[in-house]
Amino acid sequence: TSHTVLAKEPHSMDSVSSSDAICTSEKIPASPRRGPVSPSPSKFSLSPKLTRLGSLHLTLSQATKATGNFSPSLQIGEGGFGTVYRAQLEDGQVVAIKRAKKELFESLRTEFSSEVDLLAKIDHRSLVKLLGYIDKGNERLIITEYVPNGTLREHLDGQRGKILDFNQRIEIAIDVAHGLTYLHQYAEKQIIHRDVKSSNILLTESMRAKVADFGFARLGPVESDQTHISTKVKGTVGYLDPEYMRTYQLTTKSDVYSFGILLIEILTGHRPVDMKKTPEERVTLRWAFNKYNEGSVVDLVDPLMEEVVDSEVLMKMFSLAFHCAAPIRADRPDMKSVGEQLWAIRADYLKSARRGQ
Ligand SMILES: Nc1ncnc2c1ncn2[C@@H]1O[C@H](COP(=O)(O)OP(=O)(O)OP(=O)(O)O)[C@@H](O)[C@H]1O
Repeated sequence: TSHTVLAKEPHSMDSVSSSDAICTSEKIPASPRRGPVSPSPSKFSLSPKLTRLGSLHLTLSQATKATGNFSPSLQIGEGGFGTVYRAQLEDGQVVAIKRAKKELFESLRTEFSSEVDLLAKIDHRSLVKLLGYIDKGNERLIITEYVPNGTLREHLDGQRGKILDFNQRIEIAIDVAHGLTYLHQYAEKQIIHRDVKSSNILLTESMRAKVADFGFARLGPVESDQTHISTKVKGTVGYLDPEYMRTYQLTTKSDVYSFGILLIEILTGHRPVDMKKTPEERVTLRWAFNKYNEGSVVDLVDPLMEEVVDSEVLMKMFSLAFHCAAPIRADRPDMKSVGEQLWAIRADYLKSARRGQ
C-alpha cells in the first residue's frame, strides 16, 4: 500500500537491508503494529498548552459541524495515521482537518503530537501552515491550511488535468527546496522532515508547491558538537537515505537524499520503485543513473511532457539530483545550495527556451 511506512528499531536484530527495502513495494509495518512507541526524550511531548496552539480557535463541536460530522463526502485523503477532510468554517474559510485513527490512537500519540508541535513553529509559504489543534476526549484533530490542487503525484499521474510543463516542474522543485531550507536552517530549531515524497507535496491553484505531513518530523541535533541524532528509521521505501538505514544516524542530509529521489521523479514521472516496470527500469535511481552515464538523458524525460527540453539543462538537473542522492551523506549538497543551483538551472532553461522560439 502507499501508506505503510518503514520503521526499524535501532540495533534490532531483524534488520532489513537496503536491497530488501528496494525490492519491495510494500513497506515494513510501522511502529504502531510493533507495540507501543516509547517516547524518546528528544521528541516533543504533548502538553496541555497545545490545545491553544495555532491562530484558529475551534471547539470540537465546531470542527465536527464543519466536516459534516466527518462525512465521507468531505474526505479528501487517507494517510497511515489519519483521515483528512475538507471543512468549511462558519466564516466561510476552507481548511483541512486531519483526524487521528482511533485504532492506532495510543501509538499515534507521539506521531500526532510531533506533527502539531513542529507545525506550530513554522511559517513559510512552501510549508503547509498549522491553524489549530484539538485534543479532547478520544479525538485528536489537526487543522491546517487547505491546499486545493491535489498532490504532486496526482499531477504526475495525469489525474489532475493538464500535464505539468518543464517550468512548472522546476518551480515546484524550487519551492520544495526553499521549504526544506527553512526547516533545516532558519526554523527556530532545526527540523528534519523525514518523509519527503511526491504524495506529501501539495499544489496550489497557481501550481506552487507546499510540503505537508510533518508526522515523522524530528528535531535535529541540539548540542553544537552533535552531528546527527540516532533514531528509528522512518520514511517511505524508495526515498529513504541508505546511510540512515544502515547507521540509524539521522541528519538533514537524509531529506536531501529524498529530495534527490523526488527530483528524478519530477523529471521522469516514474515512481522511485515500480515493480510493474521492466527489471532495468524498476529502481528509478539506478535506471536514470545508467541512462545518464550512457549519454541518453533525453530518454529519461517524462513522456507525458511533450516539450523538448535542452539536453544541457536536463544534464544539469539530473546531475544535481544524483548529487543529492549520493550514497554517502558527506557527498550531498545542503538544501540551500540545491535551491540556488535550481534557480541557476531555471535561468539557463528560460534562456534556451527563448532561443528555441
Ligand atoms: N492541507 C491539505 N490540503 C489539502 N489536501 C490535503 C491536505 N493534507 C492532506 N491532504 C490530502 O490528504 C491525503 C492524505 O494525507 P496524509 O498526510 O494523511 O497522508 P499521506 O501523506 O498520503 O500518507 P502517510 O501519512 O501515510 O505517509 C493527501 O495525499 C492529500 O491528498
